[in-house]
Amino acid sequence: MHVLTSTEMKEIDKKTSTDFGITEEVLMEQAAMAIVGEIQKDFNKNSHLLFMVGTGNNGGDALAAARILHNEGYENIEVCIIGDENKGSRLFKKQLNTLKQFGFLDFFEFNVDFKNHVSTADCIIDGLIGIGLNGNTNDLIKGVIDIINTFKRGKVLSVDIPSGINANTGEIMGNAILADKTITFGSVKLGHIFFPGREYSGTIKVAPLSFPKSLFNISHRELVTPEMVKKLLPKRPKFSQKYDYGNVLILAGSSEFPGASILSAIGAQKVGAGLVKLITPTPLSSYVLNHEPGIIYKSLMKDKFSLKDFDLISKELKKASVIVIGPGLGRSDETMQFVRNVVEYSRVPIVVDADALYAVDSLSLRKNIVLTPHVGEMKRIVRTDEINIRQNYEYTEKFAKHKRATIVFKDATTIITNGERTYFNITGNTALAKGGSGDLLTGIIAGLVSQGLDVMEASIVASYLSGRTAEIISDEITEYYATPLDIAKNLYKAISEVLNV
Ligand SMILES: NC(=O)C1=CN([C@@H]2O[C@H](COP(=O)(O)OP(=O)(O)OC[C@H]3O[C@@H](n4cnc5c(N)ncnc54)[C@H](OP(=O)(O)O)[C@@H]3O)[C@@H](O)[C@H]2O)[C@@H](O)CC1
Ligand SMILES: [K+]
Repeated sequence: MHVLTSTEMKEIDKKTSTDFGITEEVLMEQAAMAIVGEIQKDFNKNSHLLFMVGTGNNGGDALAAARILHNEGYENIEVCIIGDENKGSRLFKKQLNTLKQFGFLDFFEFNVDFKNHVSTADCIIDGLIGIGLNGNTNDLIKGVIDIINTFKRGKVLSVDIPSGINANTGEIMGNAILADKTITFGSVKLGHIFFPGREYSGTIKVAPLSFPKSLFNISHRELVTPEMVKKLLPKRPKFSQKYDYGNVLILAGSSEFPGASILSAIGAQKVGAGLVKLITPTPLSSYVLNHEPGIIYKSLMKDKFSLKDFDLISKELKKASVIVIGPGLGRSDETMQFVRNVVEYSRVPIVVDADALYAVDSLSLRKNIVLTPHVGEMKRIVRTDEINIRQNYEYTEKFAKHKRATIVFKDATTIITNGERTYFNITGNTALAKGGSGDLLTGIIAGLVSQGLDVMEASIVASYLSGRTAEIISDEITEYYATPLDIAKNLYKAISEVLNV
C-alpha cells in the first residue's frame, strides 16, 4: 500500500475527476458510505451519534454520513458545525443543503452546553479538519478538540485523519483529536504511520473508494505489508543444498562487546543462510557452541580488529556472498581503518551497523551496501540536532541518495530507502528497544541477502519479521521480558504467519 503526502492525495483526487470522470461528489458519497459502514458495525439505531463538522470537505464527508444514517433510521444524531457556514467549501455547502432537504434539523451550536452534548454521546465523529489542515489549530478548533479529548464514555471516530494531526509528518499541530478509530480514503498518509499521529489515529481503516490504482504510482513510498513480505521471502526448492543459500561472513565483536556478534550470527542462521561464519577478535567458543553450534566460528585471539587483520581475512572476504560488519567492534582508530579496508575492497553486499557506521562516513559507498543506524547513530552520522529527524523521511531519502547506499533508519516507524524508493515498517514494539536487537537485525538482513534478495528487499523482510516476532512473543511474555535472543529463537512464528497469509 502506498503512503501518501497530502499533496499527492489531492493530486490523485483531482486526476480521478479530470482524467477519469469520477467526480468529487461521487468520491465524497463513497467516503460517507465507508464512514457509515464503520459506525453501523459498532452502533445501533438508538445510539447517540455526535457529528463534529468543520467547513471544508472533511466536514462535507461527515455531513453526508450523518444524512445517510438519518435516512437509515438512526434517531439520535446531532450535528455541530464549527466555523462560518457561509465561508465553507463548495461541497460542504452542498452537503449541508442536501442534509436539510432530507428533513434533518438536529443542529446545535458550540456554546457552554457543548460539554453536556459530549457527555451523553456514544460516538463522536470527528469531521473537523482532514488533510487540508493549515498550520496550528486556531483557538476555536483548539477549544473544541480539548473538550472532545476529555470524552471517555464512548468512541471517537476520525474522518480521514484525526483533526490537528499533520498528514505529512504525524506531528500534533497545536492539539489534535485522540481517536479510537480513523477511516481514511484511498491509501494511508504519512501522518498515520509516524508518531504521534500513529497513536492518535487509533485503529486505521482504509476505504479504497473509486480512485484508479494506477494513479497511486505518483508516490514512491510504500508500507511494508505481510503480503509484500510473503512475496519476497526467498524460495527453498527441495532439490537444493547449503551452498544454494549463500555464505554469510560476520566481522564483529571485541573484548569490550562480545555478545553482539553472536546475535548477528544467530539472526543470519535463523532465517535460512547456508553457511554463517563468525570471525571475532575475542574467544567466544563456549557461547557460540551453547547457542548455535552450526555457526562456523573463528577467534583471532585479541581484543579488537586492526588493519593487519585484513590480510588474514582477505580469503574469507572472497568466499562470502554477504558481509556483516560493525556490531560490538568498538571505535578505536585501528578498528576503524580495518572497517574502511573491508568496505573499500569488497564488492559483495555489506551490512554496516553500529560502530562501523562511523568508519564509513568518509567513504563513497554503493547501492548494495546497507547502513542500519538507530536514531542516535543517524543524528551523529548526518551531524544534525536541528531538525526532527525521526519524522523526516525526506532527509533520510536525501542522505541515502547522497551516500549512494541503502539506509535502514531503525525507529518506531522504520524507514528503508535507497533514495529512489522508500518503505516504512511499522511492526515492532518496545521489546526491540533493547541492546542487541540491532545486532540481530543485521544478521537477519545478511541471512536473507545470502539467499538472493537484494539489500532493499532483505531489509524490508528483516525489519518486518523482527518487529512482528517482537509483537507475537510480547503477547506471551511481555515487552519487558522479551530479549533479542527470545526474538531470534521465535522468528519462525512470524515466518509461518507470513507464509500463511
Ligand atoms: N482528497 C480526496 O480525494 C478526497 C477528500 N475527501 C475529504 O476532503 C478532505 C480534504 O478537504 P479540504 O481540502 O476541503 O480540507 P479540510 O481537511 O476539510 O480542511 C479545511 C478546513 O479546515 C479548516 N482549517 C484548516 N487549517 C486550520 C487550522 N490550522 N485551524 C483551524 N481550522 C483550520 C479550514 O478553515 P478555513 O481555513 O477555511 O477557515 C477548513 O474549514 C479530506 O481530508 C477528506 O476528508 C473525501 O471527500 C474523499 C475524496
Ligand atoms: K478529521
